Amino acid sequence: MHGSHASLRQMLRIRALTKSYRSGPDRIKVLRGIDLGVGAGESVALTGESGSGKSTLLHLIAGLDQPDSGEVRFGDTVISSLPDAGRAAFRRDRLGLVFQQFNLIPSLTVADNLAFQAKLAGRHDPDWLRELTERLGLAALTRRYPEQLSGGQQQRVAIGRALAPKPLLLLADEPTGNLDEATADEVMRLVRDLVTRSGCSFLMVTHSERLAALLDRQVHLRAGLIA
Ligand SMILES: Nc1ncnc2c1ncn2[C@@H]1O[C@H](COP(=O)(O)OP(=O)(O)OP(=O)(O)O)[C@@H](O)[C@H]1O
Repeated sequence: MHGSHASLRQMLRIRALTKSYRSGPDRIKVLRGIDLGVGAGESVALTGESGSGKSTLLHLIAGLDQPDSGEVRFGDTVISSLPDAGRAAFRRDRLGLVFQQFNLIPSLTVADNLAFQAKLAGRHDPDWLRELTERLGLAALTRRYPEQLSGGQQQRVAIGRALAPKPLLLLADEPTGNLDEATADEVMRLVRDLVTRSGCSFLMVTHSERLAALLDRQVHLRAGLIA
């Protein structure tokens, strides 16, 4: 390994991505031509002021929405030009998503929430799930339901669920935004270690310079471009 980012295989490649939203008679151009690559196994923090388009970019990468122009490519798959069903299938099978709201399934136990995504993706690996459960400190809580967990515990379940299928890329939008500073730091370190362990790439939106500094690289969104 040479260590430089240029030498990493580009797992995600974004080219000339634009997106605008209608606002009454006007259109607001949120993304004006984003170019960004993320290497295999690389972890990147995406920062930028409120309203700069971080969530918009994350949604386009996850295929939750489509750009006006430009492309989002994972290897040979151009997710931005797939139809809705194709984007949903790619997201389900190859991406891990963690949002500020934990989005756990209230009627399922911790164990079933953890396994849910991997089973849907046809990528359930009991050994990896056991390791995740232990490393996330959830082994004693597997029979509980989400409402019987603290915020930090719920967030750890959401992270485990997203990593259980061994995604190509873990995408996180302010994953620790609802947690106090000490808990946020602890959860972030755990995520970083688990991402390293699973070998996936990691892209995280955050407002926190402190958390951003924990990742390999920081990119900043300003005026619709990566500064
Ligand atoms: N569905 C939508 N329709 C219209 N405008 C939208 C829509 N989604 C986002 N916007 C606008 O696009 C801009 C970028 O929003 P986005 O949520 O991507 O920013 P952000 O950087 O993630 O902000 P924050 O840090 O506050 O979460 C904002 O001006 C927002 O009002």
